Amino acid sequence: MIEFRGVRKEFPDGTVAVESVDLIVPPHETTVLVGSSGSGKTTLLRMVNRMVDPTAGQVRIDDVDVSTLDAVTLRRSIGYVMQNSGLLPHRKVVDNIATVPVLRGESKSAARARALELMDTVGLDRSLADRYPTQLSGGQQQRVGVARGLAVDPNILLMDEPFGAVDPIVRTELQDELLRLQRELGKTVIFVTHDIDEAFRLGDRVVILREGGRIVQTGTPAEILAAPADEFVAEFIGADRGRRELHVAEIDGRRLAVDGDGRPVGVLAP
Ligand SMILES: Nc1ncnc2c1ncn2[C@@H]1O[C@H](COP(=O)(O)OP(=O)(O)OP(=O)(O)O)[C@@H](O)[C@H]1O
Repeated sequence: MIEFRGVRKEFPDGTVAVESVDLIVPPHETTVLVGSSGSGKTTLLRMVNRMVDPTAGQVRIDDVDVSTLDAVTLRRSIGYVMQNSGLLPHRKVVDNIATVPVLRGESKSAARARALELMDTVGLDRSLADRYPTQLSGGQQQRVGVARGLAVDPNILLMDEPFGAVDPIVRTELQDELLRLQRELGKTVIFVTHDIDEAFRLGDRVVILREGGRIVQTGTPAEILAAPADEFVAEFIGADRGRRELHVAEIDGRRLAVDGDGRPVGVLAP
């Protein structure tokens, strides 16, 4: 379990990215932090592995205050996947995946063998192992990023808009892959996005943030959809525009579900 207790972050230039956050992130689930740009999502995420230290309050992992842990050791024990994959351009795919295990003292051959297994895990063909990141598609690069995040077999995986830079079809594929992986691995995942549809698709729990890291609602997607906490949430999730309201339309004897704009979203089972 990860716990944010009265966490605040004020940067040296006076910007208050996070005013005061209390949040419990349950283990073995995906918790999605969603909010518009500048709502403090990345700052909160980076406090877990001490890439950012809070100005006040505590982040606790399994009841240990992370500020009492060595920052480098902590960082290398937690998976981190970022937008644009963050791969090292001059290293082959297999070596990118093996980077942190080697830094932690694993032999190069063992780390490479495990990296190849991880390529299978994230759905990458092993024939890509000796390529350089620029020789891969955007979606493949993101898969390498996920494999690298999993390379130290972390209990915690932090994902910062990992699928933000790929086209919608690849994005859906990567989301499907993450859902499959998570069913198998059951990591404690914190996933940051500004896309509410992605949040509802991936999150066991969704945390909706406003500026200053203000939490406006936490719940399962169903709870949030059924009862948006306020007008901001209703607008954010599209409930106010009727986007989330589905109606039944009958066409050629089939019953279709259509959204607020009249667009078909599915067929009702007979
Ligand atoms: N190093 C820094 N120094 C000063 N201000 C910062 C720093 N890092 C972030 N901020 C500010 O803190 C606020 C929160 O930033 P953060 O990156 O956490 O938001 P975010 O919700 O992840 O946004 P985005 O979706 O755009 O990445 C913003 O106003 C940002 O400009």
